[in-house]
Amino acid sequence: MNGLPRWVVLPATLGALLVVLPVASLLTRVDVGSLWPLLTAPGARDALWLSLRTSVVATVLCVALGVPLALLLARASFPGRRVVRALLLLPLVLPPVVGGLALLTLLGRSGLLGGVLEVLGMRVPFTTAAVVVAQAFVALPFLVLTLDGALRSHDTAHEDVAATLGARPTRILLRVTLPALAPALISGTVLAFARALGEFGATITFAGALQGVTQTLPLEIYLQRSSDPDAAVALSLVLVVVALAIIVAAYGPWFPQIPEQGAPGSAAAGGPTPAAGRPSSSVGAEPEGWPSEAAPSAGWPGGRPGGPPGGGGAVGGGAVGTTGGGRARPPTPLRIHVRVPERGVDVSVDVPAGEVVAVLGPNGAGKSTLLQAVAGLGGHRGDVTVTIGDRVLAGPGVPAAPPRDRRVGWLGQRALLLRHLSVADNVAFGPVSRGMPRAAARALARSLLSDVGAAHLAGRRPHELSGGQAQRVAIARALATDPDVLLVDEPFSALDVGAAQRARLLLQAAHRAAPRTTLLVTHDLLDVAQLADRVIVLEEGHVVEDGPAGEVLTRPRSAFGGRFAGVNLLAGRVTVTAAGGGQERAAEAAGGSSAVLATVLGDVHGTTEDVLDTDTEAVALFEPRAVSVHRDPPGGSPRNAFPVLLTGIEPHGPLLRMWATTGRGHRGGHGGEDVGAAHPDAPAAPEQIAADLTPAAVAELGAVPGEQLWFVVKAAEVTVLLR
Ligand SMILES: Nc1ncnc2c1ncn2[C@@H]1O[C@H](COP(=O)(O)OP(=O)(O)OP(=O)(O)O)[C@@H](O)[C@H]1O
Repeated sequence: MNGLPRWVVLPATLGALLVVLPVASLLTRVDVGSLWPLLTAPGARDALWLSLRTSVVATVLCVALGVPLALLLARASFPGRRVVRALLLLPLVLPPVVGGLALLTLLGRSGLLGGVLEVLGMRVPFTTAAVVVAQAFVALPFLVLTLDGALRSHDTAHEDVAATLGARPTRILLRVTLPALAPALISGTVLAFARALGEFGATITFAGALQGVTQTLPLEIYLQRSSDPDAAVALSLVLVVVALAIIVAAYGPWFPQIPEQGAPGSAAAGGPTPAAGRPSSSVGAEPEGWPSEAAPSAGWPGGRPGGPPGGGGAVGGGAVGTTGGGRARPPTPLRIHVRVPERGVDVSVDVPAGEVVAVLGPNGAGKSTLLQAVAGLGGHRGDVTVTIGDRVLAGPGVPAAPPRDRRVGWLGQRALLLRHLSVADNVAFGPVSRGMPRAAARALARSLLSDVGAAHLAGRRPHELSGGQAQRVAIARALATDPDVLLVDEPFSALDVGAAQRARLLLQAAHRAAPRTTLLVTHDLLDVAQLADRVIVLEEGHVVEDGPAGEVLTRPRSAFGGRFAGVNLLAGRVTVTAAGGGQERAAEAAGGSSAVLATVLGDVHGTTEDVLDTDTEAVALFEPRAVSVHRDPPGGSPRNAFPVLLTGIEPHGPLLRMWATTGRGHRGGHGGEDVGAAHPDAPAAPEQIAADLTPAAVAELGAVPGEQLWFVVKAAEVTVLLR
């Protein structure tokens, strides 16, 4: 019973019987012997044929008008949209006879439109056309509401990628949106047909019951009911059979079922974004291993030993040399200014041609907003200036170019392959959208797939791929249009470690073969170390750090940069320098001078090679392994002894990492003086610092989170840098 109370069985059974029993009893009344003559009687034949014809035409009308209506309701924003959506429910809740009357008042001889039509020699009521109009009137909401619901629960990520690949809106609608919604479209169409077939009240009111003209099967059954009940039952049986056939067609096992979740290709198909930290085996496993031809270092044209530096060598029929991984065009610089007040984002970045800039920052810092602004996606309002090379794509007085005209490539966390296309057709989608003949696009796709080690997957559907394979295909697809700028948003975060590293090396090889200006949003140190030339750190919508990747990883100057690089970073103001104060022991400074920084932990003593003036902003950096931890205030006069509150202990390689915060209010030290009292100018936010200890040392200390401890670090281990 799956935890359900037993009593639910009784009402559930009664409910099912309420529907099934009347239909079953109808079947018991059918006289099989007289069935055939009754069904083939001229009146019955005409009615059945008329019902089928009018229902098909009404359904076509519903699809032709209902699909655009559902698209507008779900995707466009216009005044009164909710009212229109609510009004569309009317035919569902009104008695059909009222619907028929409403149609008469509009299209009848003296109706609002009927009078005009009469003058033009057209009469609708009591014609076969009236049957179609009545059927469409009651059936349209079924299709619109089914499709509208599906559209609203379907995100637009696939459409966005298709736009960056160069597809125009109509192509996106026909090749991306509608195929993705095929199940809902088929369901809605079948429901609309079923409703049209069973329509009675509006038809008899608006179209009457003229045999062969407007007398559909439901009307025929109704009229026969008093004169020939057996015939009415036999005809009802026909409707029951047709209705059952429709239900089976709509919900039978052959109804298109495209795997969304759980299947290895859920990431490939663009299913829900996998949560961080999910078991690595679920996505990205490479079932058949990394094929030998796919080794990234050898797989990319320019990555091959002796390959041309620009990757101009033709591969796989020569197509790559001009459009794919080996670019014919030189890389282009990118300039961005994005100010979106509603998101608190104000960022300016200049990226020289061919540079890979890693964009780091905590959640909500504005990284995705920056990428969306470059791609022309996101629909946010604000001041956005984007220049790629000498092309101004958006700016003051310049209308924003649509994504398809920007020549940017998008590679996201989800591969977002189009589920109904083969892998090869997915890669060919962009070139075809940009006008390349289909055969040439297929050749290019094959060549690029071979470059990413996925040639053997060309004929598969996305749901037949692992996450890692799908991401390799997505890389090939993103490069197939030879974008000027590549926008990469956490591309490997949904993959297991091995698949992520293979995909990363692939991107690296592609970049080496043909440098391409790239913005790379990531939370992964490996991405920065292996791919990035430069790092910018965003915090609260602003650039707080910008420097060469190596510099940011070793000498970060922002709180996030410090956490990312795995070093302790305390920000503050310089209070004393060896040159300025003269009180510091310069001997501590191996090769540099000493400095004192007022921070949230109190005064921090360190060494510096920068020229620091008193009261300038600076940061103090020290490695977690340079920190020793004590239960009691250390003896002697260590320069940096911080009273802290232990917040957590976690494994860190062979060591254990102890996390602590400032532990404000902790009074201790010798004689009870307020050791480590924060400087008034120090930032107010509590800062996390870490100490790496051996498991034995942690066990000996016996500390648990919530306890107050002392973190001690020698001044010689602390580097002070200008901010
Ligand atoms: N569609 C939206 N409508 C309104 N505000 C949004 C929307 N998307 C994001 N924001 C807000 O804009 C700010 C920047 O968000 P953005 O998604 O760019 O951050 P992010 O750095 O990419 O974060 P994450 O690492 O979590 O993806 C955040 O404050 C966020 O709440």
